[in-house]
Amino acid sequence: MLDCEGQRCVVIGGGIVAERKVLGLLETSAEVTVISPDLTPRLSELAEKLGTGYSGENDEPIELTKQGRLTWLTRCYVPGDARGAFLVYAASNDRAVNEAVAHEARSLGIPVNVVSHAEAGSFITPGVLRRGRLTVAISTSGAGPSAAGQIKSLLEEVLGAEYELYLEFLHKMRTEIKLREAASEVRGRLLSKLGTLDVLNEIRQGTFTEWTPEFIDGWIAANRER
Ligand SMILES: C[C@@]1(CC(=O)O)c2cc3[nH]c(cc4nc(cc5[nH]c(cc(n2)[C@H]1CCC(=O)O)[C@@](C)(CC(=O)O)[C@@H]5CCC(=O)O)C(CC(=O)O)=C4CCC(=O)O)c(CCC(=O)O)c3CC(=O)O
Ligand SMILES: NC(=O)C1=CN([C@@H]2O[C@H](COP(=O)(O)OP(=O)(O)OC[C@H]3O[C@@H](n4cnc5c(N)ncnc54)[C@H](O)[C@@H]3O)[C@@H](O)[C@H]2O)C=CC1
Repeated sequence: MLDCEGQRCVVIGGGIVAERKVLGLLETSAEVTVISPDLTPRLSELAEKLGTGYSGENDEPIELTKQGRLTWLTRCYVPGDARGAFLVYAASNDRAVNEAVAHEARSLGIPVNVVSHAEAGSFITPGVLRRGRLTVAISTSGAGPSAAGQIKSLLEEVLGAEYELYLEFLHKMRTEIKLREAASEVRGRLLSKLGTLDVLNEIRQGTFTEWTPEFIDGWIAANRER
């Protein structure tokens, strides 16, 4: 679970597989640079919305949204493209190019994903299910990428939209408890009790109402002691 916000992630290739990797990265608010002579229509549209499509030396992307940024360098990979990256994706359809990208990234100590032969890289991309602050990553270790997609669909049914609100509640309460309680023993007790509340079911049944500051005070006072 890497925090990619604002981090420069470099994707070599602009085909359908690169598109999938780029979409996943943009959801993490990463700063994505795609290097490819061409792009899929969707990537092309995103490059227009989230950055600049140009072929010059100027490397300055324009910030347009909070949902990550996308810069397109209209050319083939050249050695040196991995320099300074946080993550690298070798997503071209040319095995030898992907191999060279992987070699460069590895020599710089940068994690690299290779879409054509995963074993040449240092990480693989899992299927990802998000519900607000909840992230579930599903991997089959390369045994069946489409099975990872199917398992994700199964989990989408079990882990409904209610988790988003539930985790917002937990986040808020956890922040409050950490702010108010200096004693680690008390804090630990309160945080454990937080996990035993029936809030998730209340959200599902539509009976949950936001806890007011006064209600939070009362709950903390009632649960501070054993
Ligand atoms: C090893 C890995 C490396 C990596 O890319 O990181 C890899 C490799 C390969 N995938 C191939 C094919 C397909 N991959 C998908 C789909 C996904 N592939 C993803 C990940 C991974 N794919 C990594 C392992 C993850 C794991 O298993 O844990 C997912 C989970 C995440 C994502 O890409 O975002 C995403 C589903 C997301 C979702 O549905 O939510 C589909 C289905 C489709 O396109 O609809 C097909 C066609 C059907 C089929 O072949 O099964 C081929 C064969 C190429 C060839 O034909 O030669 C290779 C190459 C090889 O096997 O070496
Ligand atoms: N990991 C995965 O999930 C999957 C991986 N694959 C593998 O991924 C490869 C790519 O698949 P697609 O995106 O469907 O291919 P594609 O043919 O749609 O796209 C390939 C992209 O790479 C670019 N490219 C080629 N040479 C380049 C270079 N020297 N520098 C920069 N960019 C370059 C092309 O211009 C094109 O944009 C396939 O060859 C296959 O081996 C295929 C399916 C799924």
